[in-house]
Amino acid sequence: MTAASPGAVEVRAVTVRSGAATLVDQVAFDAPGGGFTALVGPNGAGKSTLLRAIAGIEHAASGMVLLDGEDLLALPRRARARMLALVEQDSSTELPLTGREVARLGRTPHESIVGGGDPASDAVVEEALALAGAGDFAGRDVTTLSGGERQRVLLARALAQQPRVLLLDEPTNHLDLAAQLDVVRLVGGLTARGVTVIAAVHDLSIAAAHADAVVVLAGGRVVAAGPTEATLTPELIGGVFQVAASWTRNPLTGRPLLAVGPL
Ligand SMILES: Nc1ncnc2c1ncn2[C@@H]1O[C@H](COP(=O)(O)OP(=O)(O)OP(=O)(O)O)[C@@H](O)[C@H]1O
Repeated sequence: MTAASPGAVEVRAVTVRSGAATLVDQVAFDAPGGGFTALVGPNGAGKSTLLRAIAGIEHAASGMVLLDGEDLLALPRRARARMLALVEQDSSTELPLTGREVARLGRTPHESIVGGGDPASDAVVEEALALAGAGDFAGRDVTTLSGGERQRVLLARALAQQPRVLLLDEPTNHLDLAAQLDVVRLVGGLTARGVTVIAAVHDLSIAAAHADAVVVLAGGRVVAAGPTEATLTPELIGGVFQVAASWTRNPLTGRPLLAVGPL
């Protein structure tokens, strides 16, 4: 799995401005195709803004996002939505739609504008709801769902898009412990099927245990990027997050676990 593997995403010098402020500054990194790249950094580092820029929702003042060499930012929205999906943090859904109807919106980029629904899409939607763990409340009005339940419906909508690249902004936010493990397992299943996942992650233990690569952002800039273990050193974490950090092992899984304390 290299940056040049199928599905690799090359982010090239992406800059996002708001008025006089530069929120994302010349950000560049490679996300391996069929891999999980974790975007980490302190609050306000620019993770959400960068994900929105990669998705083409936030206007990038400059830069490119190449998927197999094609610039996604230069594509029409519908064509881009056939390749890439974003699950935002705390997206509010005020429309009185059922979970299933929201998930079905993920099929829109694939369906003919005049032809109406595609029956094959129904199976895709049901599979997406099941994969996201949203099957139990698919019939409920989404405005009545809890934060975690709504998060799963939005994940189902993104899966129904059948994207080659899935962007997740804090996918374990709102989720209870078992549901967090479900999401991690789901990401593993998606990458095994060749989907390239780029996710903003606050839990560095999750990043260390599961991500193939990490990109560390601070102040809108990349301060480190590369293979997870070599990049997420205690020294780097200490400097970026202003904590004392030490890697240990999760006694239950044997995977890396971050211990933190005050400096
Ligand atoms: N529309 C905007 N106008 C001005 N500043 C903004 C705008 N949107 C975001 N910002 C600022 O840009 C910076 C980056 O915000 P962003 O939400 O991308 O950070 P983040 O790394 O995702 O943070 P968190 O971990 O808290 O979710 C923050 O300082 C934020 O206040």
